[in-house]
Amino acid sequence: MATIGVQEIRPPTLSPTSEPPPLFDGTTRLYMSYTCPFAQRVWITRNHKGLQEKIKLVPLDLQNKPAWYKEKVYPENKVPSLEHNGKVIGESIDLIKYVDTNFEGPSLVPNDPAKKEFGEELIKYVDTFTKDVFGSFKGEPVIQTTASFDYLENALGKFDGPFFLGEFSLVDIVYIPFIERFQFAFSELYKHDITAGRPKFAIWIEELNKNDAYKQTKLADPQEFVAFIKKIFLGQK
Ligand SMILES: N[C@@H](CCC(=O)N[C@@H](CS)C(=O)NCC(=O)O)C(=O)O
Repeated sequence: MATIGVQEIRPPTLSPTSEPPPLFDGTTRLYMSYTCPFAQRVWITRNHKGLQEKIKLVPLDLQNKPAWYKEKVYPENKVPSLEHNGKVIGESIDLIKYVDTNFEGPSLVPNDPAKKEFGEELIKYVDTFTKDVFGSFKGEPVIQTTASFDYLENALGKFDGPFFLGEFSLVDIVYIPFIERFQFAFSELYKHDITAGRPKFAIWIEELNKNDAYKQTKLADPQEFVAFIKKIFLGQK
């Protein structure tokens, strides 16, 4: 289905009473959740490469996951996972690269070796970045995350163009689901704009908000993420 400018109809979320899909029938399936930032990475990748017809979304209810997912599909019991060519593989960053390499559509890795190298550096940094931000919620988030957000602002100055490697790439996909959530949470909880004083970061978000592959995947209700932060990190109801 071509989805440019039109919201793709999101298939219903599967719960324990839902029948499992017919595993290994030749269909390529992305097991995911509409609220999981890791799954969102692979979903954006699929959309960017125009694979909406080739990779079917199988959304799961993470609060109430069907038992068959762990038993029959992916023993690690996490999303995302991809069913392709008779096997199921996981890990979001590996999956972005797998989909990029094994399917048609515009490449997500630039040819320039300097960009490739910097891309890997930024990808390595993402877990440190997200841990730093999540960890800050129990303390002084705005102050404690200054260096981490500044790191991204500085990284955006390395190549010409609004994206981390100049042109849109897998690095943008790796970060944006988390930035989407953090931007909203900082604004709601602390009335703080994470792009203030970070002009390149502001443009990066603006550019991504124009990108249809990403727009299709944005959280339907970002307040759910704020509720999660309040419950898990702030001990609030
Ligand atoms: N390192 C994994 C992390 C995936 C992950 O932690 N996914 C979460 C949902 S956002 C999950 O499935 N957790 C298990 C659960 O909720 O039961 C990746 O990058 O794919």
